[in-house]
Order: sequence, then structure tokens, then C-alpha cells
Amino acid sequence: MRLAGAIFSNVTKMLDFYSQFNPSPLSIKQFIDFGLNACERKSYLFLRKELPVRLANIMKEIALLPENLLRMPSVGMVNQWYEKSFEEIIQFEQMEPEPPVLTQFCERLAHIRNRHADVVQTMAQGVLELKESHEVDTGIENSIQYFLDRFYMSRISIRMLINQHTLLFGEQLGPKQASVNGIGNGGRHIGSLDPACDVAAVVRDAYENARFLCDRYYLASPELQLMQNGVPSKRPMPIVYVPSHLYHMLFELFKNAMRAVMECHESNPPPIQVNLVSGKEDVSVKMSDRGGGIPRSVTDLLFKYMYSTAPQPSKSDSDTVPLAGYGYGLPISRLYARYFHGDLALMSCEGYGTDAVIYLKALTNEANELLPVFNRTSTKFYRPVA
Ligand SMILES: CS(=O)(=O)N1CCC(Oc2ccc(-c3c(C(=O)NC[C@H]4CC[C@H](C(=O)O)CC4)noc3-c3cc(Cl)c(O)cc3O)cc2)CC1
Repeated sequence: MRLAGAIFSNVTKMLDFYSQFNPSPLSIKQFIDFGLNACERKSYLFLRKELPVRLANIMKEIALLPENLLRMPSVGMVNQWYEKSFEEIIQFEQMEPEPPVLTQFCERLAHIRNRHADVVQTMAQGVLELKESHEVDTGIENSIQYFLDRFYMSRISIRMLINQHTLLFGEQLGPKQASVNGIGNGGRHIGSLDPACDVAAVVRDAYENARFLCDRYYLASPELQLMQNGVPSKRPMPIVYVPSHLYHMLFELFKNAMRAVMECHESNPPPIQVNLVSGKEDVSVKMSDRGGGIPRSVTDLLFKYMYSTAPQPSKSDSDTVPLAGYGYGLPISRLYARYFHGDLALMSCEGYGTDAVIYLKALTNEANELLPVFNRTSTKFYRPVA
């Protein structure tokens, strides 16, 4: 057998091997407990198996995609990135956790994270290529919706593992030691997790950035009314969470709410209200606007990848890019909420306005990763048994 053929069949064998294992979900509590006494050797031994397992599980699903989508150039490119990254990580299978290997592993993870930086928009381009070249029936659309939810959730989880390892042990920290790295906040962060993430501060940060875009496009913007338990409040609300995930969700929701309010009110835009409530089971962040609302038939569409996939506005006329432009902002924001067993829900009253609620798990031992598992059940979603 020629070398290329031998390599291909070996990668295929390794894919079959690793995809037979289920991914191992970690809770926020486990991430925190490990990070407080972090051991690079243990992290390496866990990741050099868990990352190929998570990659193989989702790569098996990519292979099951509708032929027409799989043939799209952009999907082919994403598939090649996954194959390359899978091959690079399984090379560590036989390497003992000596310092040079640990350093090489950390560098390799950072390289893989960079390779996959544009996966979301490249997959969206693949869906666009399909829409522009083939008829897409409801069955295909449902398969794509099912796949992309699982594919992007898998990607969120793989990037979480890579970020934790590279932030805890990566070279940018100077001497090789585990650290509770706190970039710009007094050293309390544990990787990408903040044990005292102030929800109110992240709300204000996301609001200010969305407001900047709103002012630039509409020359005005709605005020923010920040409440706790229904009354105006400036108090912090600390939770254990990944600030960048919470910011991503809030920034998306603020952009949508501001667009609705400014499109609905020519002057004196009513404020956007954000109410924070800390319960026994859930921490709830409810964003309420009076932007005219949407009918239920449209609300469901906003979470559909196919509905929102359209040619991207060109970067050159960035000033004319609508506030909440086409993209995957809402479906992916819901995945971030669901990743640690929370949720994101829309309740709109057509003719009045919209409530968007982010639910987060209040207890870190219940905030478990929600991971897609490749198995016979998932296979049926792609090619129903004849
Ligand atoms: C897939 S995505 O994530 O990439 N993304 C989703 C977001 C979308 O942009 C937006 C933004 C706002 C709105 C919107 C309207 C609105 O626009 N009403 C007026 C139309 C009501 C239907 C009517 C019709 O029947 O079609 C035609 C007018 N009203 O309430 C909201 C609203 C939505 C969300 Cl999600 C929210 O959180 C808060 C809100 O107030 C709709 C769409 C870009 C794409």
C-alpha cells in the first residue's frame, strides 16, 4: 500500500477507535477544583485522550452529512482542518509527559485553536454554497439544523478544554507553573473561568459596546435600566462562570433589542430593562424591550441556521452594516447558554416587545458540560433507516 493510503487507513482506524468512546463531560465545579491545584501532567494525560474522543465523535457526524453539503468546498475545508488536528493530537498517544513534550503539546493546542478560528463562518459559507447550488428540502434543513447545533456545541467544548490547558500552563505565564491566572482582575481567574464573575458588570460592558454600534448606525440608542429582583440596583451579582460566554450572549441580545427599539421608535426610544434574579436552581437574566415584538412564526425562525444564512454585508461599508446583521448570533448564543446546562429563551408579544431570558445553573456541581455523543440514535437523524 502506498504511504498516503497507509496514513489514510491508519487515521480512519484511529477515528473508529476514538469515536467508540463517549466524551466525558466536566462540570464548572470540576474545572475550578482542578484549576485550584492544577497539574500539567494530569491535564495532558486527560486531554490527549479526551480531545481525540471529542474530535472523532463529531467527525463521524460530519461524514454522515447530506452528500450535497459534504461536497461544498467550504465544508471540505473544515473537514480537512478537523482531520489535520485529529492526526496532530493522536501523535502524543505514545509520548510520556516529560517537560519538552508538555511544552510541545501546549504549543500544538494553541496552533489547533488558531487553525479552527474561522470554522463558524466557513461552515456558514458552506450552507450558503448549498443554498445557492441545490434545492434544500425540509428533511435536509432539519438534518443541517440538528448537525450544526451539535457541531458548534462540540466546538465550544473543545475550545473550552484547550483554553483551560493553555491558560493554566501556557508559556505566556512566564515560569512553568500552574496559576490561577487573572488577567486584569487581581489574579482570581482559573483559565477562562471567573469564580466571581459579576453578571451586572458583564451586562453593562455588553450594553456599552452594543450601544456604541447603535449610536453609530442610528445616531441614538435606548437607555439601560439594570434591576435586581425587579428593583433598580447597582449591586454586583457574582457567579462562577466563563465571562466571555456570558458576554457573547448578552452582546447578541442587546444588538437585537436595540435594533428592534430603534426601528420601532423614531424618537425617544424606550429603555431596555435587564432584570437579574438569583434563585436556588437558576440565575436568570431577563432582557425586556419595547421594540414592537415578533410573531411566534418568526421567533422560531430566528434560531434556524438556514433562515439566517445569507450573503454577508461587505466589510468595506461597515458603517452601513445593520446592527443585528445576518449570522448565527442567536443560535450560537443559545448553545453557549446550554453548554453548562442553562438555556436561552425568547418570549415576544407581537405589537409590543420581546423578553429574552438567559438561564444559568446556580450550582457549579450541576453546571455540567452538555456534549453531543455520536451513536446509533444520532445516526438516524442523518439518514433515517429506509
Ligand atoms: C439568526 S441571527 O441570530 O443571526 N439574527 C437574529 C436576529 C435578527 O435580527 C433581528 C433583531 C431584532 C428583531 C426583533 C423585532 C423586529 O424586527 N420586529 C419587526 C419585524 C417583526 C416581524 C415582521 C415579519 O413578520 O417578518 C417583520 C418586522 N422585534 O423584536 C425583535 C427582537 C428579536 C430578538 Cl432575537 C431579541 O432578542 C429582541 C428583540 O426585540 C428581529 C430580528 C438578525 C439575525
